[in-house]
Amino acid sequence: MGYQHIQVPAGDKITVNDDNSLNVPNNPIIPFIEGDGIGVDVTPPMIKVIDAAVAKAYGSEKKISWMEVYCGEKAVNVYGADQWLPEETLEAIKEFSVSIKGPLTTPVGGGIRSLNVAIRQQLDLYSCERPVRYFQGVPSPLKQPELTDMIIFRENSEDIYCGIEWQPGSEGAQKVIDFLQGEMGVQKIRFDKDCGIGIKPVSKEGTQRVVRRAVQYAIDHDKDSVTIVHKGNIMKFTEGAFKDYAYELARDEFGAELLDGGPWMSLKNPKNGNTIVIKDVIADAMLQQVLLRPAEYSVIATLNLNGDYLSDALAAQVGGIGIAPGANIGDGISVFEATHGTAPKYAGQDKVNPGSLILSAEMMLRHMGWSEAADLVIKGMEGAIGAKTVTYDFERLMDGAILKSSSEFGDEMIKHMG
Ligand SMILES: NC(=O)C1=CN([C@@H]2O[C@H](COP(=O)(O)OP(=O)(O)OC[C@H]3O[C@@H](n4cnc5c(N)ncnc54)[C@H](OP(=O)(O)O)[C@@H]3O)[C@@H](O)[C@H]2O)C=CC1
Ligand SMILES: O=C(O)CCC(=O)C(=O)O
Ligand SMILES: [Mg+2]
Repeated sequence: MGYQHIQVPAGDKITVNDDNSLNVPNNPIIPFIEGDGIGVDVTPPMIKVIDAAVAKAYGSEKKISWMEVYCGEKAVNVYGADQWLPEETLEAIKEFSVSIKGPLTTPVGGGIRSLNVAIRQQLDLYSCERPVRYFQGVPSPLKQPELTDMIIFRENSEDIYCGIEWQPGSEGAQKVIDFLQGEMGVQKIRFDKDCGIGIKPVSKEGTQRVVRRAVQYAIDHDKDSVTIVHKGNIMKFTEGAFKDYAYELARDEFGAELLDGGPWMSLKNPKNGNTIVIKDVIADAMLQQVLLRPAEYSVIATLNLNGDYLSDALAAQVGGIGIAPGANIGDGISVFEATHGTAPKYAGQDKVNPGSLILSAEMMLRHMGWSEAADLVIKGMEGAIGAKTVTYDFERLMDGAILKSSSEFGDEMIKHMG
C-alpha cells in the first residue's frame, strides 16, 4: 500500500506461510520504531550492531533494509496532535511481518493508554516472550547468577491490561457498582464511594494459545519443566482458570499425565523421550523461588501482570533490565522490543545500556532463521562484557570496568565479533 509518511526503502517483504513459518528474502525490509526517551540512544547502536553482525555472517549476500515507522512522541511530530499510534504504523507492521521497537512512554494515571499495550492488542501479539540468561562477568546480586536461565511466556492480550476500568467517582464506575450490588448480589465492595473499578478477563483460548507456545518451546529446546505461575488461590476464576486451562492443554494436546496423583503433570518430549514436568507455583511464592532456587525453573507460562512483574525481577538477577530482551509474537506477526521503558532521566545522553534492544534484535534474527548473525551478536556481547567495557549500569557495580557510552558499547560489541 502507499504510505503517507513512511518511506519504503528498496528491499523485499518477509512473507508468512499458512503454518506461520516465514519466507525471509536476502534483503528484508524491517520496520522499526525508534522509541521515546532513551529510544534515541539505544536504537541507532542496535541497528549498527545488527548490520555489522549480518555483514560479517553473510558478506554482501544478505542485508536488512531498515524502515522507520512512527509511534509515540515522534509520531505526534510527524503526523500531528493526538496521532500517537498512526493507522499506517500498524499497517506497515502487519505488511512487513517482522518489526522491532524502542520503548514508548505511558503516563501514570490519566492521559493516553499504553501504546505498547495498544500495539500488542491491536495486532493480537498474544505471546510476550522474555528470555533471562546470564552473561559471564555481569554484576549480579546473586552468588550463582549463572543458575538463572529461564524464559517467561507472558499472556499478552488479556488480564487487567485490557484497560477495562472506570475512574473513581465517574458515572461509569457508579453504573458498574450499582449493577454489581443491585443485580449480582455483590455485598463486598468495602467502600463504594470514590472507588475505581477494573475488570480482568481471562479466557480458555487466550490462556491456551500462549501456554501452547511455552510447552512447544520446552519440547524444541529440550527443557525439563514448564511452570504455570498464577494467583489462583485468590482470583479463582481468572488466575485459577489460567492454571486449569494450562494443565488441560498439556493433557489434551501434549499427552501429559498426572504425576504422583497430581496436580503436577509430566509428558515425554516427543523429540528425545526426556521428561518434561508441567507444574504450577503461586505468583508470590514464585518471586522467592526464582531467587532462592533458580535452577529448578526454566520455562514459565503466566498471566499478563504476573509476567510484567516477574520479567523485571528476573532481569535484576542477571544484571538488570539494561540487557533484558523480549518479543511480542502473534500468528505471523512479531514485534521485538526491549523489556525496559523510556528511562526519561537519561534520555538523549548516549549513556544507557543498548543491550536490551540489541538482544531483542538478536531474538529477531533467530526468528528469521539468521542464526549465524545472531550467534555473532551473542559473541560480541560476551566479548564486550568480558573485556569490562560496559555502560554505567554495569560499570558502577564492576571492579576495574571501563565506562562506555551507549554508542561506544555497540562499537565494542562489533569489535568482539571477531
Ligand atoms: N515496553 C515499553 O516500551 C515500556 C515502557 N515503559 C514506560 O517507560 C516510562 C518509564 O518507566 P520506568 O518505570 O521509569 O522504567 P524504565 O525501565 O524506563 O526505567 C527504570 C530504571 O531502569 C533502569 N534502566 C532502564 N533502561 C535501562 C537501560 N537501557 N540501561 C540501563 N538501565 C536502564 C534505570 O535504572 P537506574 O535509575 O538505576 O539507572 C531506570 O531509571 C514509563 O512511561 C513507562 O510506562 C516501561 C516499561 C516498558
Ligand atoms: O506500556 C508500558 O508503559 C509498560 C509496559 C511494560 O512494563 C512492559 O512491557 O514490561
Ligand atoms: Mg514491564
